[in-house]
Amino acid sequence: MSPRYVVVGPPGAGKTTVSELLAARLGLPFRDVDADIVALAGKPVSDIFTDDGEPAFRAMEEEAVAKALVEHEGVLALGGGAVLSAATRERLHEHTVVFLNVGMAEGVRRTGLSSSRPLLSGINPRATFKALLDARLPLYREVATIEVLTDSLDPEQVTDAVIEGEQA
Ligand SMILES: Nc1ncnc2c1ncn2[C@@H]1O[C@H](COP(=O)(O)OP(=O)(O)OP(=O)(O)O)[C@@H](O)[C@H]1O
Ligand SMILES: O=C(O)C1=C[C@@H](O)[C@@H](O)[C@H](O)C1
Ligand SMILES: [Mg+2]
Repeated sequence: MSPRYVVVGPPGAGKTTVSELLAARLGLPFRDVDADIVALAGKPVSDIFTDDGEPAFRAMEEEAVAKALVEHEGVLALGGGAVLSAATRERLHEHTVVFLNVGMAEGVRRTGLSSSRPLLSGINPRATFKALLDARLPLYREVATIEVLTDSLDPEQVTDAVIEGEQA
């Protein structure tokens, strides 16, 4: 048992949006590991960061990803920082992994001022987003089997590109 697609990428890349579309298009179930963690913790991600700290969130995330990878047969969206875990990257090597990429300007525009993304809620979201992209690009690419740059595509076009990308 294995997900048909695992979707990774930075905040605002469209992992949740595109994974739902991809799942609907293929008639498969959709699952989002951020939602699994929220259900397990009984509180929003932002509260987990505030109450328990990022390391506690990352530990929960590593476990939630491992569980979803063995349980889920549809489209699985991971949290933006899931690839920071070496154990998770190792687990992803056996899977079809879609990297939805987004540049800084568009990523900041899409994530806006939402306080639900604790890592981007500081005083300089542009600089934070840029640092996050620089640190994580090699990690997303290490695990990806398909990469789609989403900046100038709408979610339906990104979904098409994923399906075509795999056939290419
Ligand atoms: N290709 C796209 N073009 C324009 N807007 C998009 C696109 N993809 C997603 N969006 C919008 O950007 C916002 C963020 O999308 P989404 O929540 O799917 O990102 P995410 O990658 O799941 O982020 P996170 O890592 O925070 O969970 C949403 O408002 C969504 O409607
Ligand atoms: O990019 C990140 O590190 C995060 C992205 C979100 O999906 C959540 O998992 C959380 O806000 C952390
Ligand atoms: Mg999401």
